[in-house]
Amino acid sequence: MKQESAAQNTPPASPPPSPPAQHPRDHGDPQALWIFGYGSLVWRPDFAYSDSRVGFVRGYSRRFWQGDTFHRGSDKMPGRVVTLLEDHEVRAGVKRGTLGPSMEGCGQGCTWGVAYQVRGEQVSEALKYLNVREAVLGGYDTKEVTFYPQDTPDQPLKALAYVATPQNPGYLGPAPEEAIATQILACRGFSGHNLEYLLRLADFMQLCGPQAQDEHLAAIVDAVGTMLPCFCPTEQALALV
Ligand SMILES: N[C@@H](CCC(=O)N[C@@H](CS)C(=O)NCC(=O)O)C(=O)O
Repeated sequence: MKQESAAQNTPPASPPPSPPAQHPRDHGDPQALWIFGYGSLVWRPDFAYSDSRVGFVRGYSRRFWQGDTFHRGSDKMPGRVVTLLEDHEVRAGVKRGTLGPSMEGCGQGCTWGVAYQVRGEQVSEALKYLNVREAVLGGYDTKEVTFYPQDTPDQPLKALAYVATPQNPGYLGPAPEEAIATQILACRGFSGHNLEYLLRLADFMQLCGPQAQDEHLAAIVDAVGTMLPCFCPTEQALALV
C-alpha cells in the first residue's frame, strides 16, 4: 500500500484556485446546464434537452439590433435578429440619437424566453452545436444570466445566454422601429424569411400571457402590419411576373 508522505496529508497553505467556472451549472446536478433562449432558440432550439421552463431575465432588454447575413439575411441584405442588452447599453443606444416609441418608460428591462436544461452528454452536444449556430455564424458570445421561471420566480436559476455585444462586427445597433420593420420585410437567409423570425417570436410572446410585454417587438410588428399591404403584390403586378 503506498505510504503517503506527511506533506501529502498537510492541506496546502492556500487552497489552489478553483478552475474558472466554464458554464453555470445546475447545483442540483453538476452535470446539468441551463441555456436561456430569447430569439430563435425560443421556437427552434434544435438540440436535445431534458427540461424547459418559460420565464424571464431582469435588467436586460431584447432588441432587433444584431445584423444577420446567414440565417435571415445575406451579405448584400443583412437581416435583423435579436440580442440581449443590459439596460445601460439600451439607454446608451438611445443617447446616440435613435429613439423608438419603445424607449419611453424603459425602466428595469425584463426579457421573456425559454430556459432549456441539458444534462450529461447533452451538455457538450448543445454547446458544440450552439457555438457554430450562434458564435461562428451569428457573432454571439456567451454570458451568464439569472433566469426566473414563470412558475417559480422565487427560485431563480443560473443560465447561459448567447448575446451579440455592440463590439461584434455584425452589430447594427438602434434604429427606428419602422426602419427595422422595412429591413425585416426585405430580407431572407438560409433559415428562412426575416419576417418569419419576427412573427414566431411575437407568437411566443402571445403565449407568455399579458404579463410579458415587449414594446420594442410590438412596435416592429405594428410597423410591419402597416407596411405589409405595400409589399403585397397586386393582381396587376402578379400578371407581370
Ligand atoms: N441568442 C438568441 C438569438 C439567437 C438567434 O436568433 N440567432 C439567430 C441568428 S445567428 C439564429 O440562430 N437564427 C436561426 C433562425 O433564424 O432560425 C437566442 O437565445 O435565441
